[in-house]
Amino acid sequence: MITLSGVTKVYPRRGQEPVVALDDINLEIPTRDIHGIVGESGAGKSTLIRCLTALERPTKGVIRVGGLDLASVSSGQLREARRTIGMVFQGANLLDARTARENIAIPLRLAGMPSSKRTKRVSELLDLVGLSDRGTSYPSELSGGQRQRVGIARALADNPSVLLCDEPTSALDTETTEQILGLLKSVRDRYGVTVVIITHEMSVVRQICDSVTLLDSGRITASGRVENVVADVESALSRQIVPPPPLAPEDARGRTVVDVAFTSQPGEPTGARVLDAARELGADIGAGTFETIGSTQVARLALTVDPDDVARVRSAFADIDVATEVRA
Ligand SMILES: Nc1ncnc2c1ncn2[C@@H]1O[C@H](COP(=O)(O)OP(=O)(O)OP(=O)(O)O)[C@@H](O)[C@H]1O
Repeated sequence: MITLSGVTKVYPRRGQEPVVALDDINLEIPTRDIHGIVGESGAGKSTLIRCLTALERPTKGVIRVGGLDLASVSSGQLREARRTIGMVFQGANLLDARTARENIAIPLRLAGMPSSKRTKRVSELLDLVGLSDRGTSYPSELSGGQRQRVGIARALADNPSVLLCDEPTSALDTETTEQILGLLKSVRDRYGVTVVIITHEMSVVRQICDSVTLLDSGRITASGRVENVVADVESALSRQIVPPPPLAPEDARGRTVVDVAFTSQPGEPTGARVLDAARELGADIGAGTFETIGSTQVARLALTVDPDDVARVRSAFADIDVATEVRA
């Protein structure tokens, strides 16, 4: 379990107002969760991750990782605590002059593991990330996805209980991103590590996160199980995770676009009921998005409606508890 209680981080600035990068953050991330931290640039995501690695000390508040209060431990305990936290960086951050094997061995070397044990452990890790045949390659000889696999192997070398990932897939294409996310998920399933991922990619949240926190100007504006967060279809975070479908202007010519959003559980007839209502009201379905997250199905439809009918359509959907909004 990772717990943050009242965590505030203020950066003083000479001659200027101080920056409040984190403002009274309270958050619990259960063991084995994959937790996404999202937010605009400057929201405080990197500051939060630096505080979790104890590279940065909060101005106020308590951070506990696995029961240990990072602010009050001795420097020896802090070194130990850091060994239980693996870091995965954007673009992997490998040493260019070292092979994949040598990069993965760095934390083991620092931990004083004898050479023969180290060789065995590095082979295990290369196998785990699917790179058994690339141990002697240098980073420049590896693809972006392979470099990130080496980065993940290095982060796992010392058997951490927490994996902190800072934009781990933002330098990768869609297919490679999926492979890396699949690897992180299998690492969590196999070793029970808690994974915290900072990301600006909502697809990462959709694909692998169990829970998510939205930061805005250093404050938490939404947080919870992804399934529950997306079910609140009118919230900003739900819209970011499952956005309304795009609609070409020519498909809406002369009509008003009304966005409709609803959730359903498997076997529920909500979708059919909404489609029937749209047909009866004379609304056309311009586009639709459907996502299943956990056991929640989220649907967003862009309906095109005669401008004179908008109020009637919205009121009819409100009667069956379906959220609508006129697209600007
Ligand atoms: N060392 C520092 N000194 C002064 N201000 C800082 C420092 N580090 C971060 N900040 C400020 O704190 C706020 C949060 O920054 P942070 O880097 O945590 O945001 P972020 O969400 O990670 O942004 P990005 O997505 O762009 O990396 C910003 O206003 C930033 O300018």
